[in-house]
Amino acid sequence: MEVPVEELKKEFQIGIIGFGDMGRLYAERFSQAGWIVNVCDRKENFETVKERCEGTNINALQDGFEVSRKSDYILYSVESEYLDRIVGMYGPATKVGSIVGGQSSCKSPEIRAFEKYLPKDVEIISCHSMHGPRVNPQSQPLVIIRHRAKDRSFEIVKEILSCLQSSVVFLTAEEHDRITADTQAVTHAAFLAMGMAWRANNQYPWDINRWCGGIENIKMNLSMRIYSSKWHVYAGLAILNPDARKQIKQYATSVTELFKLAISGKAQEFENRVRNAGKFVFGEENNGASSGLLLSDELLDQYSISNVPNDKSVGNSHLSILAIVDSWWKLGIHPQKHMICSTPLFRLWVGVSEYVFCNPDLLTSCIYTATKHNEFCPDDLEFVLSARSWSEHVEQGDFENYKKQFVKIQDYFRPRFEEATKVGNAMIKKLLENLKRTA
Ligand SMILES: NC(=O)C1=CN([C@@H]2O[C@H](COP(=O)(O)OP(=O)(O)OC[C@H]3O[C@@H](n4cnc5c(N)ncnc54)[C@H](OP(=O)(O)O)[C@@H]3O)[C@@H](O)[C@H]2O)C=CC1
Ligand SMILES: O=C(O)C(=O)Cc1ccc(O)cc1
Repeated sequence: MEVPVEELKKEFQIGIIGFGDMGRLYAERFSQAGWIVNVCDRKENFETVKERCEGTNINALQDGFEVSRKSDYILYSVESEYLDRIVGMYGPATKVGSIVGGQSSCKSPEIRAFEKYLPKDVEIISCHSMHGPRVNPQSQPLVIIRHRAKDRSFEIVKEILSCLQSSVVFLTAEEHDRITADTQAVTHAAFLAMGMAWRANNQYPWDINRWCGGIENIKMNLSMRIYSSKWHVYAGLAILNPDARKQIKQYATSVTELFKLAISGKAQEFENRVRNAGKFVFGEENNGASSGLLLSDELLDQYSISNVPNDKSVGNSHLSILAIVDSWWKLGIHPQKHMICSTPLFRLWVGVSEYVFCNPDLLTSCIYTATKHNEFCPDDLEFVLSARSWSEHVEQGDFENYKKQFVKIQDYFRPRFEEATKVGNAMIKKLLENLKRTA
């Protein structure tokens, strides 16, 4: 770089529009690294933003106009659904010759909005941290999208983002959206459907002894993690990403078709389909590229939010897991190949699927429970309905009903979020440490 970084930090200003969970994470990290940081949220929230910036070097500004006029690298960190409108509002005011990017989870609409509203002299370099605000960015994937930028600007943005200590991946917007549809969107669909099915059966899964221990802990913790977060994050990345609709629909179809085979006495067809899917995803002898998670019951048993004693003798059909592997097979996806651009949730989901499919006794027991046991039918039936319902909202681009459904289930589980978050964080930390050791 022509100007030494320490000199650049004295004059180059970073602007963040949207001082929510991710905007705050970025502002704090950049400011701690010595950059000048200007932030704003909606104008009505100015006093709150100012209070939150007290005691820091972060400059609270009134609105996106002020941030856009002053800053040299402006990042939009707002709800994806409103991004087009918000860029339309502040974009034309962007400082001459500056760089603009966004943190939204789906990049094609973001880039389209930038192209539509930004002056032609403004460069575009976007990014996406592949983790939530409660996760340390260190070593987590960070996608950088150089859409329209000079070499110098690209170097500056890489330098700015380097303080996150994330593992950088360079992609185009299209590549990013294809991969995140395979990874994030369909993973969320599965955990959203689990929560919805538990509520529909009026169950808190941690109170029921056939749902304790091992991978049940992962299912509960991750489902609670999603429901304790903001609905718009999940709605945005599913509804706005056209590839995601296809993936989520395939997941709902896989769940439905497997359930129909299971309840209509077609046990052999069910078994063949599940085993073929497993061979495609994990290899003939389960020797496909491993996710490296090496989950074990002993490890997972430590992270329970249940007080009910663990009764391992009761099987579970794990329809949610059989169906994800089936849908990867139907869509020709090898999830292990997406690890460079994966979220912690996705890595755990692949780890859980691998655990079931690469453990012959467990897989046989799932097949047996699904096809020969009636005990799980009511649970699986609700799971089928739930997977279909989420898929329909996404397919119809229906933010309003997505929100209603999400919030209703969120309210049902709310009393357990505090504990589930603590246990879930510890579990994720441990499992990801495991992943690092084996990678
Ligand atoms: N949370 C996550 O796990 C991740 C989220 N992302 C993406 O990051 C983006 C932000 O998400 P997140 O931080 O979680 O969401 P938040 O809801 O916490 O933050 C968004 C903020 O933008 C504010 N906002 C809305 N309109 C304007 C406006 N006109 N001007 C300025 N600010 C405005 C919102 O205010 P108000 O609430 O008052 O409307 C809110 O404070 C989303 O696109 C999301 O997809 C990316 C990676 C991870
Ligand atoms: O790990 C996950 O999938 C999460 O749920 C957190 C998350 C949400 C949105 C993103 O764009 C990135 C990460």
